[in-house]
Amino acid sequence: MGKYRGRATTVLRPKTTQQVSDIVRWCASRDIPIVPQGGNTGLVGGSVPLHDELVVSLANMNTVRSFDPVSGILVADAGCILQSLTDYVAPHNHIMPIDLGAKGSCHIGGNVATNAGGLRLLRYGSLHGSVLGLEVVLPDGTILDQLTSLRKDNTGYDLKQLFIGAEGTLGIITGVSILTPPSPQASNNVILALPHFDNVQPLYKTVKRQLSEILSAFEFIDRTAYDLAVKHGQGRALSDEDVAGADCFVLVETSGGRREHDEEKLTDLLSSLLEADTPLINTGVLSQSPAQFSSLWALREGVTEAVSKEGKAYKYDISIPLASFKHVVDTTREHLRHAVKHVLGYGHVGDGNLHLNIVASAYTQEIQDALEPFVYELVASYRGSISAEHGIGAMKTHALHYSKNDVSIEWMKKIKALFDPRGIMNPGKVLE
Ligand SMILES: O=C(O)CC[C@@H](O)C(=O)O
Ligand SMILES: [Zn+2]
Repeated sequence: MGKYRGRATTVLRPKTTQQVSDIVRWCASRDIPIVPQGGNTGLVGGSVPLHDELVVSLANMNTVRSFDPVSGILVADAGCILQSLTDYVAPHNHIMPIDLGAKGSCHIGGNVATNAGGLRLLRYGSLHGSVLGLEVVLPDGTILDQLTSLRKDNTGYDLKQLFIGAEGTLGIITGVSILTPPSPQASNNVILALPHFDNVQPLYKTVKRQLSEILSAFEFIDRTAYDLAVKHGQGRALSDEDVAGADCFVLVETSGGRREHDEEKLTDLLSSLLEADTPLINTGVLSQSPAQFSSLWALREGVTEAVSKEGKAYKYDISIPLASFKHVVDTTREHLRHAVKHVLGYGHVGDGNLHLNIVASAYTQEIQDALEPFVYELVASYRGSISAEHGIGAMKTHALHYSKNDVSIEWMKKIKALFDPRGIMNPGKVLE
């Protein structure tokens, strides 16, 4: 995003946990601050040095340590790229419980450190559930070995949970034990064009009722996001005629056990939606081939890149009630009418997570001041979250209080001080 630039002169790329430990111990004895770095695909500046920190990249720790095809438990070095792990477990008929647009370069350690959400959360839940064990180098260099593969372990405080989403502020994750679900036998998807946003909520209810356990994703893109994804992407999903009159789109994915059964369910869903007295959708296109399945996903996953080609993006990643998505996008748009190029909304409707992006030709203080605290106050009015899945990084430390009360922040600070009394681990991230 080009928002942060530090003055770091050195990047170290250790190959073993022991080397990470030696580096951290050496830094701790000299009060040298460290930025742990994964695939560098974060959107809040969490892996970027702000000053002259030492960057410790996990890129050379990229070996799968073990995989048990019966339990589906994978143990991998933190620097393994998510896509390579997906490819590794695929021949065993397993998939990773997490999927996101950045899969080709993000690291599993970074995914865990940021508690990344992504496209499969609706089906498989968050990493707080899928991660069974972690190996972490603590800020004094001690190796905390919690790399167990137990489904059940009720032996007091579950320390590993503290590192999931800590964004490298409590230590460096070096190994991950994760539960991989069996691959669905069949996956299908359909894109639906809706005349009004108001229809998204009843549509979600209908889709959940009709598809029940085979529903695996319910993703939303508004008209602006769709147009940008088509403009910068590989082709269009719908004809111009289908798109005319559409206010927004929903991508529904099913992952079930029997192809014909799932296809029949999707076809029935589509017909019942189109034949209703007051249809919730204008039209829908069911993917007919693996290539079309991928291109529908590419459209949704391509929004972020399309946005970056349009200009500089001010990004908000918020959790709010689904019913308020439209209001938040519209009020922000009205609030900024003359100052920016685009205001768009997209995201993981099924998880109540809206990505609100404001695109302008440059980052300016004027736009920043118009957006903040405006957006955060709006989010707080719903008791929402100012970061649903991207984390706090360097970008949102000043806004943490909109989602966390004083007592919570005080305890977060105490935890940070306990693990990292010298403040050398990813300073300036998460907490100010
Ligand atoms: O760029 C964004 O704001 C969202 C990125 C990602 O979380 C997505 O869902 O596409
Ligand atoms: Zn997202």
